Amino acid sequence: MANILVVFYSAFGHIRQMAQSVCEGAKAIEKTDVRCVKIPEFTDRLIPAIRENPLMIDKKGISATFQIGKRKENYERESEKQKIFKTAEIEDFHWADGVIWGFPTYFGSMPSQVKYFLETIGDLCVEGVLEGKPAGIFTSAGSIHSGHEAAILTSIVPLLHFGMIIIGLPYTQNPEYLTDAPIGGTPYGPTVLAGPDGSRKPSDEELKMAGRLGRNVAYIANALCMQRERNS
Ligand SMILES: Cc1cc2nc3c(=O)[nH]c(=O)nc-3n(C[C@H](O)[C@H](O)[C@H](O)COP(=O)(O)O)c2cc1C
Repeated sequence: MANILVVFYSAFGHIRQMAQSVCEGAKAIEKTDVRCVKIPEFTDRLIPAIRENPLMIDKKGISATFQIGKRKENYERESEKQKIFKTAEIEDFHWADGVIWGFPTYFGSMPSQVKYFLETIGDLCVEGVLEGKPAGIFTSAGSIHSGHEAAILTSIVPLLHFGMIIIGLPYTQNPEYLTDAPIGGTPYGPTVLAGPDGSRKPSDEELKMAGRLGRNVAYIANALCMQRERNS
């Protein structure tokens, strides 16, 4: 019996939707218990300040392209939806036999909310709580060519500091990403294209690949748990 923790940060909901598919994939493996928790927002700091900055909302150009004003409403609506999720706590990581991390791509890497969160749980690294446990990563990005693969690859580094075993998304199981169609998906982990203005919804293919990451991490976590029981 393995416990799988899906821990996510999502400002506009793409990653939350992917997280739900990851959970379903993990639950498909017999004897798997799944918990889905969120990484907390910076409530009173930089990010909300930028979203609410009237200069950005009123400007043409970049603000018009990225629809900053509309995004603020979407952000608030999404925060309401996420009230049903428990905030991640240290105990969740002790409970977990495998952890799947989801967050959007910000400047080709993980959002500062996620990096800050990892720093706050740094004791787990020193204590080896996550050592030998499988991990997967999924992300979202505004467009195809602006960093989703880099976000996953750079995020592998801190997870290796925690001693986690990284699980990717193999070619043979994921024919969907071998395509010239504008969809997410990489050998390093599932991704979803949000669109430059964030209006694109996760496609069936993207959700399917997210489910497979959940299933694979749960499968490996169960195998490791069984082996540990045999050896004990
Ligand atoms: C501060 C910031 C930086 C971003 N950097 C990138 C980026 O480097 N590449 C990209 O494709 N999208 C970038 N985006 C767009 C986000 O990736 C997009 O909003 C996100 O994938 C949507 O996921 P969510 O709905 O789960 O929040 C950025 C957005 C913000 C707010």
